Amino acid sequence: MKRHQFEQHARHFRSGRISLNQLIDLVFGDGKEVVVLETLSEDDIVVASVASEVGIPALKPRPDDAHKGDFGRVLLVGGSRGMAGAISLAAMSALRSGSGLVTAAVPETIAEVVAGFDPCVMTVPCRDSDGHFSSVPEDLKQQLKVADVVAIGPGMGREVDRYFLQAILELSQPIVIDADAIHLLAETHSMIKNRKSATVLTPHPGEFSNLANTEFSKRGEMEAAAVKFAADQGCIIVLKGHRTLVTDGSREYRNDTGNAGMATGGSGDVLTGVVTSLIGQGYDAFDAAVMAVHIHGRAGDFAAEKYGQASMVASNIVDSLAAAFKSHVAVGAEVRIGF
Ligand SMILES: NC(=O)C1=CN([C@@H]2O[C@H](COP(=O)(O)OP(=O)(O)OC[C@H]3O[C@@H](n4cnc5c(N)ncnc54)[C@H](O)[C@@H]3O)[C@@H](O)[C@H]2O)[C@@H](O)CC1
Ligand SMILES: Nc1ncnc2c1ncn2[C@@H]1O[C@H](COP(=O)(O)OP(=O)(O)O)[C@@H](O)[C@H]1O
Repeated sequence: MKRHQFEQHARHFRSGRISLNQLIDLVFGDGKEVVVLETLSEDDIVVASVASEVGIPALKPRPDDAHKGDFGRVLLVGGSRGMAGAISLAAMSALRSGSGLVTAAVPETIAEVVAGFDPCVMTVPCRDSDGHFSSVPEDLKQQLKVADVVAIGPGMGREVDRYFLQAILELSQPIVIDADAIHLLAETHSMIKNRKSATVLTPHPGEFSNLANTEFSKRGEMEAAAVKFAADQGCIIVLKGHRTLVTDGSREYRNDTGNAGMATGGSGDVLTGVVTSLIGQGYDAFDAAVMAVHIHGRAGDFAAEKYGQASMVASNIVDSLAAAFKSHVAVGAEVRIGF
């Protein structure tokens, strides 16, 4: 919101033309449940809280003397011949979510294509077999050691050596598992329970059904199974769809941003980039998942405003991340409105 608009709303509030709740709706958007904590003086500062069971944190400020190494080394592993776009969308999204250094480890067949999408993304070309990862190459082993967070899955396909996923599961850093890597996890019955750092899984309903080895007839049943899965496996599940659920087995957050225009190929790959980036920047993994889902949905809403739900595509969501991050407001926090 522009300063002069804010000042006009503030004047209207002071003169009694609009109520506090109307002011807060104008400043923060409609539909937020607001609890007034304290009114310090009639024309100075109002302290209010936007209520929510699970809060969405504010963005951390970037120190003036920051350098790129301060915002996490993100490594995204995925892609295959025919699906270079998925891993590229994830990498471009991680960069637009604040990461300092983003590297995509991809089969060498598609490395040039991935590098060509965005000059800011670094690539590690990995030896491949017919356009898919084969074994874990030396170059990748080095990158895996230095990364602050690793995501695996977008566009990877399922024709991948099982030890490839196993090598990622054995890492001591937080990891994000998405798309085909979730199917591989289900097929290989690999263990995530004993991992020493955070594990975030971002399944859509098809992937979660495979993971839980169950056909669900109702969304509610699937959500209950996701909460149990997260509790049993000690992980965070982001069960995507309309009103995405984020759960760690004890907490549950249901997202209220986003729209049906996001039902377009690659939208989920964008989310993987955002959540991985936020974890790399040091946010707690559950907070990162909640923030990522909320901001990703807001970016989808901005994209829908600009292009319409029918015509918007996942790369429009990547471009709209800037507006979503710029306008991000913490939810559940105390909010000070100063005049
Ligand atoms: N440009 C690209 O390179 C793209 C690559 N993609 C990659 O394509 C690979 C395969 O992913 P897919 O998701 O297409 O295939 P999957 O085989 O994982 O899942 C597809 C099936 O899941 C079910 N499903 C998905 N969303 C659902 C929902 N909201 N409600 C109910 N059922 C749902 C449906 O039965 C659907 O046919 C992944 O590696 C993914 O990253 C896709 O993200 C599309 C874009
Ligand atoms: N109707 C909808 N309302 C809100 N968000 C949606 C809707 N449809 C899809 N999305 C969001 O778009 C993303 C789709 O992810 P996914 O199914 O993994 O797609 P892909 O594999 O093509 O990347 C998820 O984050 C999901 O929550």
